[in-house]
Amino acid sequence: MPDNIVLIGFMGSGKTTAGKILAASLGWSFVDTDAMIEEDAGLSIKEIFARYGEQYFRELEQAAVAQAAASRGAVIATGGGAVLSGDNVRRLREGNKVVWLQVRLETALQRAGVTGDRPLLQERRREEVAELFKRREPYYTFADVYIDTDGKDAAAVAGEIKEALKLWLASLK
Ligand SMILES: Nc1ncnc2c1ncn2[C@@H]1O[C@H](COP(=O)(O)OP(=O)(O)OP(=O)(O)O)[C@@H](O)[C@H]1O
Ligand SMILES: O=C(O)C1=C[C@@H](O)[C@@H](O)[C@H](O)C1
Ligand SMILES: [Mg+2]
Repeated sequence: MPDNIVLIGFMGSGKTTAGKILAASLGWSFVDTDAMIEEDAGLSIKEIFARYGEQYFRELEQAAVAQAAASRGAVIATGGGAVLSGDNVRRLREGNKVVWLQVRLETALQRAGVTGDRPLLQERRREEVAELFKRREPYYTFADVYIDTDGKDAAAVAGEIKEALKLWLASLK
């Protein structure tokens, strides 16, 4: 059994930030599919989208998810769109606990919109981003646990995840 904690959710929901804190507090390793892709390609996500397009990025993401899902006892932060692929969802669910970090669109944009390193949020009208946010929502609902992150800092979110998975974590020992 892989026994990983997999974090899913929209850009800016805090998967990377809360995931690192959670992994440190459990003494587990931390894996981030976006970081794996950047490392393997030697390019930033922004550069991959600009040079090769989203479809190529999704292929790299599929390989990164397969590699991450082969971990054991890790916290896995996924990219916001990793759940669009049925193959990815199957791999991420298998033997793991999946946690959806929920966020309101306004909060997500405040957190993630300004840095310029998320191509799907850049040079897009507000209505288009709102449409993407709405379109994405159903893809996250397969999670085992839902955590609302609005108004909570990343450490509080990590604490809530641990609390929600308390019995499952105890069963691993
Ligand atoms: N709970 C939180 N409260 C306030 N700010 C947060 C919180 N979680 C993350 N942030 C901040 O929001 C920004 C985006 O967070 P993060 O990169 O963790 O999101 P993500 O879900 O991993 O996004 P992506 O899907 O693009 O990888 C960062 O600057 C981070 O410091
Ligand atoms: O939601 C998305 O489709 C994305 C989220 C980010 O984590 C990156 O994986 C990339 O910017 C695409
Ligand atoms: Mg991230």
